[in-house]
Amino acid sequence: MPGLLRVGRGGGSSSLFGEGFKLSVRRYASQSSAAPVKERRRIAVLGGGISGLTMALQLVRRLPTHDIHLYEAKKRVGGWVESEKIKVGGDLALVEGGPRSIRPASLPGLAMMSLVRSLGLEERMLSIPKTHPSAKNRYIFHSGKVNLLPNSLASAFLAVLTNRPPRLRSIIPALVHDFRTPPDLGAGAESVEDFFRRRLGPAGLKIIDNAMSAVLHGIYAADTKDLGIRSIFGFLALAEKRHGGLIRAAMPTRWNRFYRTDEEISKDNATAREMIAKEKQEGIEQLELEEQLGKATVNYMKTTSIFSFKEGIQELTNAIEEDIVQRGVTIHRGDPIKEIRASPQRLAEIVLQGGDECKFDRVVSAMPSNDLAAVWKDDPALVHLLKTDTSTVAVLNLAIRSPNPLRVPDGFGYLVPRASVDTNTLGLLGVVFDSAAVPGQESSEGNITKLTMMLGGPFFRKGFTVFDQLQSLGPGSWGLALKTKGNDDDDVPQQVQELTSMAIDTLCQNLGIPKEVLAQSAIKAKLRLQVDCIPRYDRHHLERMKELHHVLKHQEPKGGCLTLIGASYTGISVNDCVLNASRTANLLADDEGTGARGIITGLEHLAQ
Ligand SMILES: C=Cc1c2[nH]c(c1C)Cc1[nH]c(c(CCC(=O)O)c1C)Cc1[nH]c(c(C)c1CCC(=O)O)Cc1[nH]c(c(C)c1C=C)C2
Repeated sequence: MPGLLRVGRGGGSSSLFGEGFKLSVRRYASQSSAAPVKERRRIAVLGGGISGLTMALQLVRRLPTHDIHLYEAKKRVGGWVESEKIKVGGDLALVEGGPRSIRPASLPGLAMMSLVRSLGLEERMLSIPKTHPSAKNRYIFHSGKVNLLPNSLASAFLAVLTNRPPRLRSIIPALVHDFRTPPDLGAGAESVEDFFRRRLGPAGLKIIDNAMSAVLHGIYAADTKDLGIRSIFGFLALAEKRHGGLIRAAMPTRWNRFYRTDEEISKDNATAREMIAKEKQEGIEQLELEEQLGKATVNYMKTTSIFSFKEGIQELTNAIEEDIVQRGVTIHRGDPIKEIRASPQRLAEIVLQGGDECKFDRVVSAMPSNDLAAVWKDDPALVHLLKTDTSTVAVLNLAIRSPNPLRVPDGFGYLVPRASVDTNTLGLLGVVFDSAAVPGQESSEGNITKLTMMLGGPFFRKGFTVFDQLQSLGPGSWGLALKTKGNDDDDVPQQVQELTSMAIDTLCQNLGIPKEVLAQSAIKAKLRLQVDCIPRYDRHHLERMKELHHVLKHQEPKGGCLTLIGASYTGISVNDCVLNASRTANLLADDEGTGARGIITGLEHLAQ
C-alpha cells in the first residue's frame, strides 16, 4: 500500500531524557573526579522486560562510572515483547506474542518517542497515519457477527437512531441520566462498572455489556468490575468533580451550574487535590518533552495512530540490549532470583537459584510485583502490598498464505464484549487483523494474511474448559503447521491442536470465510499461553501504591535501597513502562549524583 505507510523521520535535537543525562553526567563526573578513589557504587536492576531495560539504559547513560547489573530469569531479555518470524508456505511472516504496536499520543507516547530517537531507531519506524482504514475502522462482535463501529459523528448518530448492533440506543437514556445526576464529589475507590452505573443509570449497564467491556478487554483483558475508575479513566473521575458529569464536561462552564474551579473542588477533597496536582505535573512534563522533540516531530506524532518497526516491537528491546551491553552493563540471564536479603550498611544481597550471591547499594525491581513478593520473604506487610491481581491471555497468531489474499474487513480487528459470555465457548476477547493494522512487515505483501486471536482474561475462570486444558500444560508456546485435514504436528500437545482448530472454525464463522478457502492455504499457527501477563488495577490500586510508597520510604525495609518500576505499579502499556522507568532513573541518578543516598521508591508520581 504505497503512500499509506510513512517510514521514519530523522534528525532533530536530542531527547528530554538524553539532554538531562548530559547535564547531570557532567555534574556528577566533575564531583567524582575531585573525590578520593572510592569503590564503584553498585546497582542491580531485576527483570529484563521493557521497564528493566529502559532503567538500565537511562542509569548507565547518566551514571557511567557506576557498576550496573541487569538480572533476567529467562535466557532472553525483552519480557512480554517478543517478535518472531515464522515460516509459512516458503515465506516469512512476522508475528508478535505481546504488544504489537505503540501509540505515540500523550505524555507516555512522547517519552517513547524520546527513547526511540535516542536509540537512533526513527528510521526503522513503520507509522500508520490516523487516516489509514485500520486506524479508523474498528469492529465489535455482536448478534453473531462482526459489526463496524461508528467512526464519525454522523455514523454514530445514525447507529443510535437505527439501534444497529451493538445496540447503542440506550446511550440516550444513559446520557440523560448523567445530565440529571449530581456529582458525587466524595466518590473514592470505585470500580469502572460502579462509576458508569452511577453516572449512566440502568441504561449504562447495557452499554457496558455490549460495548465498553469489549474496549477494556482489548486493553486490560479484564472486566469492568475488576478495574478501578481512577487508575483506568482518571480523567473521567476528575471531569465529574470539575464539571458535575460526563456530558456536562462538554458544556460551556457558564451554563453549567455544577461547574467548580480547581480551588473549589480541592478545598476539602484530598482525592481531587491529588488528581489536579498529577494533571499539572504531567502537563509540565509534556511541554518539556514536546520542546525537546521539536515541533515537526510533535505534529507528525499528532497525525500518527500507531507505529511499530520493520522487524516488530522487539527491535526496540534489542536496540536497548545492544546499547547497554556496549556501555558496560552486565546482563545475567537464565538464573532466577531465589531470595533478596538485607545486609548491614543498607546493602541488599541478591541470591540466585544457581547459588551466586551479590551485594548492591541499590536494587531496582522491574519484576512483576507477585514475583518480587515470592523472593522477598521476610516482610509480610510488604509482601501483602505487592500482591497484584493479573489477567492471563492465550495469544494465537495465525499466518495464512493463500493464492489470493483472504477477505478480512479493512480495519484494526474486532473486540468481543462480555454480552457474549454464554456462547463464547472459546473465551475469545478479540482478533487483531495484523496485516491490515501494521502492513509492511513481510517480504511478500499481499499473499500472507496475519491474524491474532486473543483468548482468556475474565473468560478464563476455573472450570472453563479451554482454560483448564491450557493451564494443565503450563506457560509455554507451541508452533503448528496446519494441513488440510487437521493432521497437525505430532510433537504439539493434543489440547493445543484441538484448540487451534476450534479457534480457526470460530474465526471462519465470525468473518464468513469459507472453509474451502482455508483448505487451499498454508497455515502456520503459534499459540502462547501468557500467564499473568497483564496486571489488573482494581479500585484499591492507587491507595495500595500510596501505602507501598510510604512503607518503602519510611520503614526502610531491606536497608531502604529498593525501588519499584514496571507494569505492576504505574501503568501497563509499553509507553507507561518507558515513561516511569525514565522518570525514576532520573530521580535515582540525581540522588546518586549528589551523594544524598536518599530513598527513591519509584512510586513518587502516584504518591504526591
Ligand atoms: C497480549 C495481549 C495484550 C492485551 N492488551 C495488551 C496486551 C499486551 C496491552 C494493551 N493493548 C492496548 C493497550 C492500550 C495502549 C497502547 O499502548 O496501545 C495496552 C496497554 C490496545 C491494543 N489492544 C490490541 C491492540 C492491537 C492494541 C494497540 C493498538 C490500538 O489500540 O489500536 C489488541 C488486543 N490486546 C489484547 C486483546 C484481548 C486484544 C484484542 C483484540 C490484550
